Formats: sequence, structure tokens, C-alpha cells
Amino acid sequence: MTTSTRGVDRTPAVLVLEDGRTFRGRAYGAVGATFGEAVFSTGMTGYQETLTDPSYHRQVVVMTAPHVGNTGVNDEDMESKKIWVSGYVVRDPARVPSNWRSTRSLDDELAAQGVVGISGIDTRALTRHLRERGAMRVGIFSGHALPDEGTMLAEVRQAPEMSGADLSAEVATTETYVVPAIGEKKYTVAAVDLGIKGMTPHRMAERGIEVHVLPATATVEDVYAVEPDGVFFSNGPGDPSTADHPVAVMRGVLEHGTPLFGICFGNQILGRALGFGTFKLKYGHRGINQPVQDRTTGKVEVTAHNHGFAVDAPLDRVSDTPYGRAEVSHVCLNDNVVEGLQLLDRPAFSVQYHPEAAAGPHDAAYLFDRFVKLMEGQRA
Ligand SMILES: NC(=O)CC[C@H](N)C(=O)O
Repeated sequence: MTTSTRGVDRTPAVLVLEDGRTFRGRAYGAVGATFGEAVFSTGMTGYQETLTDPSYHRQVVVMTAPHVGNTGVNDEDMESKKIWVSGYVVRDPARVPSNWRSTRSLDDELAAQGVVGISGIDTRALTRHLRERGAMRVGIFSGHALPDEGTMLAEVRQAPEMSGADLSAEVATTETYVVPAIGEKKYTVAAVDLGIKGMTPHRMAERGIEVHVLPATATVEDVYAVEPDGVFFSNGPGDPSTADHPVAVMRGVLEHGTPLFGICFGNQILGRALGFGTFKLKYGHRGINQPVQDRTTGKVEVTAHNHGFAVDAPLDRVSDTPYGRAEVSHVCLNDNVVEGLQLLDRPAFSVQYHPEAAAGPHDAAYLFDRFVKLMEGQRA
């Protein structure tokens, strides 16, 4: 058990939305000012994985679960080397974290990494506001001498928007690295890193795949230099309409006919490569309890999500694309948003959600097996 050294922070803090609504609370984590896109996550657990998921770069995450920090922070559940959210909003922080793996408290970790947060606000009212008005820019300001509200609002309105943001290069590796297969090596996969979570190559390694994680700037030649049995495009932050380079690389891979799998940003890139558009959802899907139907089997799975954009593809028919026929393989049962795509004439598919399940239920783990099957089929 670790006890927070900070206790309840009495430093005042204020959250200012770009439409002028404000919430007053207390500082949580680092004291200062931060900006980003306000989004809410409905996960009741898994905050450490959320905070360290690079797809949250430039987002201020509001937790709908009222009590956050109970299990502290450990060294094992990080999805990348650092916390990526630009701000963190909780209602009631744990005063005493308690878990056998915990080595420090969440508020200390946020402070150590310079992440500004706010606590003690009505996160339910804030979530309802974001659901009604949509995700929008936000600022969190903490300290004993805060600027006046007009100044804070002006600063929020100067912050960059998520629409049009090209962010992969800010989070992805700059050097290729290899995640070795666990046990016997059966396949080699080239994974284009657009903001990859650590659990994703691990899920492949568990299936005998050696994963070569390549920078977001990798070319088709770089991909084929590793002689891959399959190619993977990862999750990542930002607006998929800006991802022209990965779309071009994916088209190169589709032309080769190499087995291809994409997750989240990777799904949006497959959508674009096939000629579909992408659009911004009003407030996105973030959490670990979203119902998705696999239309190829009819089965419903409960899944982890983190996306603010979606692919605009027809649900009711097979589409003709430059790479043959394609269909929507998965759909979100809450709102009919496209959650997966598959090609019928080439070995390529993708999902908008997170089968690597970090955090989240493991219902969708079969998708990694589907990828392995495609690679197996290509060899046969
Ligand atoms: N997790 C992701 O890959 C997110 C993809 C994209 N940035 C979105 O918000 O929709």
C-alpha cells in the first residue's frame, strides 16, 4: 500500500470549455495550465493504460467513474513510456491507493510527469455537457493566482483543434525496434507505428510473431525490407484525414497482396485507402464496455474503444474498391458506427476498437488469430 504524499490538494483549479462553461475544483497532479480536446472515458478501471495510450495525445480525459486512483500506479501496466493525455479530470481522487502491485499514487505520478489535472468537479455534469455539445477544446488552470475568466477563455480558443491535427510523428518511434516472438518464431510482421500501444506487439508475439515496429515515416520499401509475412498499421492520435503518408504506404501493401491488419487509426487508414471518407464523431467512443457485433459471425463482443473519428462506409452493401470488394465487418451496437472493415478479394481487415484489450475485456482477441490465419493461408 502506498500513501499519497500530496493528500488532498487545496490549490484551486478551474476547467474552462471553449463554449465558455467553467467548472471550479482543486489541482490534481501538476499545477499549471494545459490545453487539449475534452473527451470522456467510461472505463471504471484501467486508468493507467488510458493515460499512457499515445492515441490520447492532446486530449484532456474526463473520467466518468467518480472515484479514480484507487489502485495507484505500477511499473507493469504502462502502454508506452509516458503519460500522453494533456490533462486529467476526476471527481474524487483516492486518498489512499491500495493494490499489491502499486508503487506510487496516481496524483504523484501525474505531478512527476508534469501532467496538469483537476479534481473535485462534477464530472457527470461535464460529461452530459460534452454529450450534448460535442467534444471541444478545454483548458485546465491551477494555482493560487489564476488569470481572469476572459483571459483563460481566450487562451482555450487559441489552442489547436483536433480536426486537422497530424500527430503520429509526435508520438511514434523514430527508430525501428523488434519485439521478439514468445516461443517458436512462426511469422514476421512489419508494424507501422502511428502511436502503438505496448500490448499490441505483445499480443502478436504471444502468437509466435516477431514484430518489427517501424516509424510512422516508413516507406513501402522499408516495410518490405523486413520481408514480412504480414503488415500491421497501429492506433494513433489525430485526424485520419491528415494521414496521407500511411494511406499511400497501405495502398502499396494492398497492391502487393500481403496480409494486412489495422487497429483504430489503422482502420481509418484502411478506410481511406479503399476510398471511403472519415469524419469526426460528436463525442467519440472511449471506454472498455462498448458492444460491437462481428457481422461475419453475428456474435456480439464487449470491447475497448478510444476513437473520436470514424469511417464513412455503407453498412448495407458490399462496396467496390480499387482492391476488390470490401464490406463493413463490425458495427457498434450503440450507434451503428463502423467498427471494422474487411476485403473480400484480398487478405486485409481492420477494426476501429482495441482487441489488444489494455485495459478491457478479451472478447476480441480472436482478431489476432484471424491475422495469423491470413498469414498461414498466404503460405499454404
Ligand atoms: N486510438 C486511435 O487509434 C484513435 C484514432 C483517431 N485518432 C481517432 O480519434 O479516432
